[in-house]
Amino acid sequence: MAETSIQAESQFISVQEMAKNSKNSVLERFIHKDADWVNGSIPVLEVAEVDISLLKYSSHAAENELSKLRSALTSCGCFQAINHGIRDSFVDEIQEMSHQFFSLPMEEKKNYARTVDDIEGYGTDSILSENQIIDWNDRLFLNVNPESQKKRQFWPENPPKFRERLEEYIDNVKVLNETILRSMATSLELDESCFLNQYGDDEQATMVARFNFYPPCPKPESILGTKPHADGSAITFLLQDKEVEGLQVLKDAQWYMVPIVPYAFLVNIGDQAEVMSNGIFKSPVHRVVPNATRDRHSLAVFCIPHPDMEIGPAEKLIDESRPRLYKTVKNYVSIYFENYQLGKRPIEAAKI
Ligand SMILES: O=C(O)CCC(=O)C(=O)O
Ligand SMILES: [Fe+2]
Repeated sequence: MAETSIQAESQFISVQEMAKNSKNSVLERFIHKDADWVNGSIPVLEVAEVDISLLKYSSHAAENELSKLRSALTSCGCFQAINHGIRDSFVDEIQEMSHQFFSLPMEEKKNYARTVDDIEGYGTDSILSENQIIDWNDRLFLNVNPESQKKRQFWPENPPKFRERLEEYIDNVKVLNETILRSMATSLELDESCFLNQYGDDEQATMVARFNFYPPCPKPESILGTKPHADGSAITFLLQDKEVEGLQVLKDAQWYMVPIVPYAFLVNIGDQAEVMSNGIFKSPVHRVVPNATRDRHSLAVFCIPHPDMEIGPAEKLIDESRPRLYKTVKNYVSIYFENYQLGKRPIEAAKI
C-alpha cells in the first residue's frame, strides 16, 4: 500500500518534527503544485453571530436570531455561536489542554499513536493513495460518543485532567447540538424535532473530537494545513485558535478567511444536514492555510447520526418548486470515506 513515506519508512515522523527540519526529504509530499492561496489578499467572510441564549424562547429577539441563523446556513453554511453557555474559563482550559498535549515529548505522545490503517489516535494525515498530497498538521482523533466506541487507550493520561475535561466538554456540546438542530428546523418552519429525529438519540449518535495542531510551515505558499473538504457530520463545532487565523471557506467559488471570534464556536453544517434540509442549508467546503511562524491549534467536534439512522430530505422541504435533491442515505460516514479516498466530493454520491 501507499502508506510509505511518512509512516512506514521511518516508523513515525510527525509534522511537528518536520517543522524543526525544513530540509526533510519527505517535504515534497506536502507541496501543492497548483497553490493559489498567496496571490492576492483573501477577503474576510462576514459570518453572522448568533446568540444561542436567545434561541430558546419564543420572542421577537429569538425570531431575529433564527432568521440570522437561517440566512447564514443558506449562504455560507456556518455561523459564530456566541453566548452558548460554556464558560470562557472552561474554553480556556480545553484549549490549554490541547497545547499541553502537543507539547509533550514525542515519546510520550507516541503512546497514543494511531495504527497505520486506522484514523483514531495521535498521528498525521491518513495516507489513502500514492499521489495524495499530505496535510501540514498533526492531530489527536478520538471517538467521544457513544460510550461503547470510546477507545480509552488513545485518551491521554497527561495532562492529568484531560479525560475528565473532555467528557465534560462533550456533554456541553451535546446540549448545544440539540438546541441548534431544533433551531435549524424551526427556522425553516418545520416541526422543531424534525432534524433531531433524524439525528437520533444523543446517547447513540457518533461524536468525534479532532484536536488539530498546525506547526509553523516552511512553505506556507505551497502547503495546506488541511486540504479542501466539507465535513461528513450533521453539524461540526469548531473552536478556532484564539490568535492565529487559517480557516478559509469557499463561497460562490471564492475563498474567504474566517475571522476569529474568541470563545465563540464556529458552527458549520456538514453533509448530512445539507441532505436533511434538501440542500437549503449548505455544507461548506473549507481548508486551512498554514502560518510561517506560529503554531495554530483548533478543536473540531463532529456530531454524526448513528450509522443505522436513515437520513433524507424532510418531506415538507420537497415540493414542485423544490424537488427532492438527495436520496435517503444510511451510514453516510462510510460513503464519505469511500468517495473522499477517490478524490470525489462525497455529497455527490447522495444526490439524485
Ligand atoms: O483547523 C480548523 O480550523 C478546521 C479543521 C477542520 O476543518 C476539520 O478538522 O475538519
Ligand atoms: Fe472540516
